[in-house]
Amino acid sequence: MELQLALDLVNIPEAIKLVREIEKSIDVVEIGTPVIINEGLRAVKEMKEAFPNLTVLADLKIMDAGGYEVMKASEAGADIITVLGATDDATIIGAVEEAKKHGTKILVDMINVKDIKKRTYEIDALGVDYICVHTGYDLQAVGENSFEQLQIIKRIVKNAKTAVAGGIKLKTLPEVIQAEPDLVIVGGGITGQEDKKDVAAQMQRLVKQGLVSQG
Ligand SMILES: O=C([C@H](O)CO)[C@H](O)[C@H](O)COP(=O)(O)O
Repeated sequence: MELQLALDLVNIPEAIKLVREIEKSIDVVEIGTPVIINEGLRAVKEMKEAFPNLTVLADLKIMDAGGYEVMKASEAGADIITVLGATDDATIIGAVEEAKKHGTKILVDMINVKDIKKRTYEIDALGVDYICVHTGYDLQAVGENSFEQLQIIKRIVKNAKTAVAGGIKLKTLPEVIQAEPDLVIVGGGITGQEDKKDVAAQMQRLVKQGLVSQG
């Protein structure tokens, strides 16, 4: 099980400064969608240059032009790129084919997918690397989370790894870990805390303990 830090509400220097502080406690750093909207793929490039040994995820949330956008993000240095599960299979297939050429990975974000079971079966057959259940900011604001959805996709996937994102905090992390995802994605649960370094270290410890208890 791995821990991904999602950086959404920062600029590039702030992002690099924070990662420098907590690098040892994270496995993957995500350049969030708002950062890419503000700063472009330059944010991915500068993060990868600053931390060549860290896995960098570009949260492009691709909805169309899968091959082209994966090519651009891969060239910028991304190791993992996100595509939306709500899009058509052709976009996901294009993204997977392009990612293979660059040795990069595809994480499919199931945000706002209505029939999670059916779509998980379909997407798991397309050769993607991760399927991620995700409650976005707007539904977090009305009290939703993806913990039940995580259990559903865990029962279905045979090929992809599983991931979970959306409002995960230190307090709710043990419940998430119990469902045994491969990747736990945390943004505000770290970046919004007073002592980010300590919270990230505690989260990493729990994630790795979860891994040990899985055997
Ligand atoms: O993907 C995200 C969101 O849609 C904004 O781009 C976040 O990175 C993801 O939700 C994780 O952040 P938190 O919900 O703050 O943990």
